[in-house]
Amino acid sequence: MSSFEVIGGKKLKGEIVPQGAKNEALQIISAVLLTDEKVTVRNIPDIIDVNLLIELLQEMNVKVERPQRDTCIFQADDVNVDYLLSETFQKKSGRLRGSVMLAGPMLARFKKAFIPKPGGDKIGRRRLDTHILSFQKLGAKFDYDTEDGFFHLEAPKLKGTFMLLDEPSVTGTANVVMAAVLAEGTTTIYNAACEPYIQQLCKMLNHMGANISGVGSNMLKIQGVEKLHGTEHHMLPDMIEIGSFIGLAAMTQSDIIIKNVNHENLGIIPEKFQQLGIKMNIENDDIHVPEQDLYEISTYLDGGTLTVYDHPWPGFTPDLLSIVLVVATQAKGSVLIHQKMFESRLFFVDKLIEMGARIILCDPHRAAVIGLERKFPLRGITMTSPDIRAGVSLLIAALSAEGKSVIQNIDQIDRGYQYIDTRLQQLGAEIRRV
Ligand SMILES: CC(=O)N[C@H]1[C@@H](OP(=O)(O)OP(=O)(O)OC[C@H]2O[C@@H](n3ccc(=O)[nH]c3=O)[C@H](O)[C@@H]2O)O[C@H](CO)[C@@H](O)[C@@H]1O
Ligand SMILES: C=C(OP(=O)(O)O)C(=O)O
Repeated sequence: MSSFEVIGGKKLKGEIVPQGAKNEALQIISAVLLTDEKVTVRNIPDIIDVNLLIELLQEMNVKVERPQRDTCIFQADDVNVDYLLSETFQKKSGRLRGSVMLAGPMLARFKKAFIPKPGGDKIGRRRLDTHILSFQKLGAKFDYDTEDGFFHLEAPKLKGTFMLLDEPSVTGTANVVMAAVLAEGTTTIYNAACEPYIQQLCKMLNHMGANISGVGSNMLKIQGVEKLHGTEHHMLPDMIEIGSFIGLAAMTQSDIIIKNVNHENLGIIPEKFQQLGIKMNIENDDIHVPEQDLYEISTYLDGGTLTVYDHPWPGFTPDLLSIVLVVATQAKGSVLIHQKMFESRLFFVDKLIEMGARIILCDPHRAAVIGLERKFPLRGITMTSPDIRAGVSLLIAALSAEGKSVIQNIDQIDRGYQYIDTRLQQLGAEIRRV
């Protein structure tokens, strides 16, 4: 498995264009199964997880043309449903979380679906209850086979109903929406996830002939239709990549312009980085992070220590907490990072501590960071990337550190960041894939 070799301590300069959004792509590409007509998807990121999902569709007999690297034309007019029971599907889909979202469209269009234990980051328990129980409310029957580890779902007919989700699961909401668009009657989903990627999915489905209202809120109303048709869809820039680049710029004292960020869909993300004291200018639709000697973490109005915690949209995404944490290590001031959703996502801090950061891991969910105020640089070390976002956080730490670092297991980073080494080289970074 490849590694990144990084010589840190260099200031970077230049422009960087964010890739299309990974987590939007996984929803949108699953949705192409809902019609037998052609669906053109643009701004697709060239990353392991998305390419694997496209490969799964191809193996299900979906026709895929790729006229450009970031554009695919899908046509699901001859789907092999039984492929989903094969060992290859079980193995491959176990490598990414997004494969779980094939179930909603399969149930809606082909009346059955099989969900093997999905993959994705090993960042804590990742239950599927919201998905399965919501399908059940629409009339699907399920069976969990302890031998093959598959959920087997069947629904001769899906019927709309009211449902209150037990949590606003992102992939869970996407899955139920995709099942409900072809169900009979009206489905109301309350406590739905409402982040921009779900909004994008709903907009695309409406363009295909679906009837979804309440888009952007936590109450979606879906009037089922008989058939969906083809469409064209353009994906948003990846907000997690944008947040990662803001953090990278601040930590390495660089001057970076992040192009075409689609600011109106970033929610609270820029503000959270500003609370760390990071200056940024919004210029047209770009974010310019200027070189800054020191950034100072703000306190609450009463002088209390800042806490940065995750919360479903429009709260702060859990996927950027590792980045906030690493950036705080060189700030002036202190911050408590509280990762509420996942219980195994903060363990990577032991590597940062080894590099010289001052962090107290209070428990699996909370870490207190005491900023070094740039009095001491981090030291380069050899480390392994445990998950996608921790991996990029370690990469940012390595780029700011004195000396050489080696980051192993970089497949974790390649799962979600397109050509990250060459794009960073263009900003002046010393990074090599070995
Ligand atoms: C492919 C994809 O799109 N993956 C994203 C998706 O995963 P995914 O859809 O798997 O995540 P879910 O939204 O289902 O929930 C993530 C975890 O948070 C817990 N939870 C969720 C909501 C809540 O209010 N309280 C709570 O504790 C859940 O129990 C679960 O353990 O959403 C996550 C949460 O934004 C992101 O980290 C993932 O990058
Ligand atoms: C947790 C993430 O991805 P996945 O859900 O695909 O594991 C992520 O994108 O940060």
